[in-house]
Amino acid sequence: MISFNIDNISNDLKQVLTDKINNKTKPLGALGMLETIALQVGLIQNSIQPQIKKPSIVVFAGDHGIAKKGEVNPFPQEVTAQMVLNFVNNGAAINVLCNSNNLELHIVDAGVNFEFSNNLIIDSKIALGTQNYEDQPAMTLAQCEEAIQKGAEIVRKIHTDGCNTIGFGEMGIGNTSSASLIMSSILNIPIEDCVGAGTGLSKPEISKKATILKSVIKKHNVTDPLDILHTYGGFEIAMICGAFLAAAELKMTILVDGFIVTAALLVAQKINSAVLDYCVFGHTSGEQGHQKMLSHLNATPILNIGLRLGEGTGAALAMPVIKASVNFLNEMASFSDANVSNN
Ligand SMILES: O=C(O)c1ccc[n+]([C@@H]2O[C@H](COP(=O)([O-])O)[C@@H](O)[C@H]2O)c1
Ligand SMILES: Cc1cc2nc[nH]c2cc1C
Repeated sequence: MISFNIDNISNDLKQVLTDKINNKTKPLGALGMLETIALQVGLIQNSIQPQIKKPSIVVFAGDHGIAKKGEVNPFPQEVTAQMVLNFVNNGAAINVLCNSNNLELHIVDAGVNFEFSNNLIIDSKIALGTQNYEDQPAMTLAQCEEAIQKGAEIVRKIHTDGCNTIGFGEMGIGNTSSASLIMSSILNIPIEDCVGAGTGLSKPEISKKATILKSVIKKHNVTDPLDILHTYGGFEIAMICGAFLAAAELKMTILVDGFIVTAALLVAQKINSAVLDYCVFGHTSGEQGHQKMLSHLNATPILNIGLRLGEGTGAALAMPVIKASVNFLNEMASFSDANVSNN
């Protein structure tokens, strides 16, 4: 039984925080989104002096049965494992962004089709990739629940080590197909509106992907959130779902990345909608479909700069904006501090 005890954020300090923000030496609202983020983080931490501690990114990697055929994904399945090794060798985009923004990076094997022997990888392997959902559910319900619990455990450990602000990323060849299936089933919108280029399909290839996924939806026709998650799967997506729920339970600020991570959030918010109070959206992905997910969640991401990579890159790039928001709240002079006339 999956259950997380998440409090909605308390609005006790809303007025005090709003007054503090409005009394800074600037025209009302002139720091735009920095102001809304400062308020949100203050409410999350129930503090007028919130702090960002050990900001971290966790990348969950997993393989997808359907990707072995290569019909919905331009890159071969082996790239998932190869990229995981690139992450631990500090060579990927997410490494560069974490290094430039001073973020801790954790790499999790949620279910890659490769046996790693590298102690820099957190071993949470559920299996060597999922089953192909064209034939059977991607994973069993028990595996799905195990993945949710493992994702939650990883976040609890990182929180115990001092982190209060966290972003999730993913790596998994074929996982835009899982995310599209989840999106279509949770939001009850046609699969054609949820399918996109992923890592680089052409227009005709996208149509073929939509046709294949349409028959998958027809075959399973699932509506319960956990059934949707275990049927269309992605061990990394299920783990991220658990990670979201645990991070919200621990009152952490959560940075949401792109299309696949937001699909995991779509499931998490069906399990417990209070998770959304803790989420700041990092960016709008170039993957068609992400914008629709964001609209459904009423979310306005920080960045819209054409990223469509995954790995947590949008979350990592947005982290300095979170830090800047908290810093202005804590460090900027008020009108009275600075003897500046307010109107
Ligand atoms: O985060 C996104 O919005 C995003 C959009 C398109 C592709 N990706 C990444 O690309 C991979 C999945 O693409 P595909 O074409 O194999 O389904 C996976 O490793 C994701 O991290 C990620
Ligand atoms: C090279 C490559 C890097 C990635 N990073 C996230 N998804 C990816 C997919 C590919 C193909």
